[in-house]
Amino acid sequence: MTYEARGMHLKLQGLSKSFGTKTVLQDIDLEIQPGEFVAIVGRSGCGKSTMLRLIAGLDAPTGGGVFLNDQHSHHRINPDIRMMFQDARLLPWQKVLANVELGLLGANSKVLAKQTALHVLRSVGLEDRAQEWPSVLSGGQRQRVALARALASSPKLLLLDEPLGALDALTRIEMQQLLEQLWQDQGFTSLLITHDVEEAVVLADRVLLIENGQISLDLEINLPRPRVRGDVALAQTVEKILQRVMGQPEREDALQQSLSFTSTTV
Ligand SMILES: Nc1ncnc2c1ncn2[C@@H]1O[C@H](COP(=O)(O)OP(=O)(O)OP(=O)(O)O)[C@@H](O)[C@H]1O
Repeated sequence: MTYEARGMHLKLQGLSKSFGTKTVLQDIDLEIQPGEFVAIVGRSGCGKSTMLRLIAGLDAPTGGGVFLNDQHSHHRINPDIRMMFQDARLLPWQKVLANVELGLLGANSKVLAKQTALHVLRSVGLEDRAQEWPSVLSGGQRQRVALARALASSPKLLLLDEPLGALDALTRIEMQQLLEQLWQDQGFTSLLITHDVEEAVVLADRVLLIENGQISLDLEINLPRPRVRGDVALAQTVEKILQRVMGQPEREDALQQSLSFTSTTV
């Protein structure tokens, strides 16, 4: 099969990872289509970051493999994959523009790299901050710069390890909207780890739950976009996933019961 789409096709086949005698991921099979947005939820320590690190080639599995556009990754770093973390990880001694240009290391033309970095900074609404130091930016602005750096090279797969976790609620919603818009414009495949089940349901085409080293739930989210918080169907979906995470049986009167959860975060 050939993949013309902007997004990367991802397949995990029998993927396992143990640290010593501790098995974190066991025999995971998963297929993600080019351009899909998939969210991963699960309790702390269930293996979400481990899974992302294996996909990124930052760590080697103890069993099985990762296939990117049908090619075995052989645990190598792939330039078409970019990753974002909870902290922006900007270089404090480089200005904003130079930080974004880091995402283009190896570009043939410095002039073109600068133009591209400015363009992508514009797409995250920070073109006017290009010549400032990261230290004068807010946490949300720093994450925008990190997003710009990640997207500067037009990746085919974006791995997001709880990138919005440290932001205040309003900034978080703005970043979710920005992420969704850039994903729709650029068509990359997205894999997002989040502890916020509502965030997962608002953004993703599919939500995966990891439990006991395996994918215990793979739920397609068939809600029209843009999704509205407070929408009944959305709240019911959030509730359904929360109950699974909490290990409770699903209830018919899901919406009423959702009031019993004061937070959508696990
Ligand atoms: N390099 C390592 N050496 C030993 N154990 C590790 C290593 N990396 C991760 N682990 C263990 O693997 C398990 C899964 O860790 P991982 O970071 O993938 O969980 P997580 O689901 O991302 O957690 P959180 O939501 O808290 O970030 C944990 O028990 C962790 O201690």
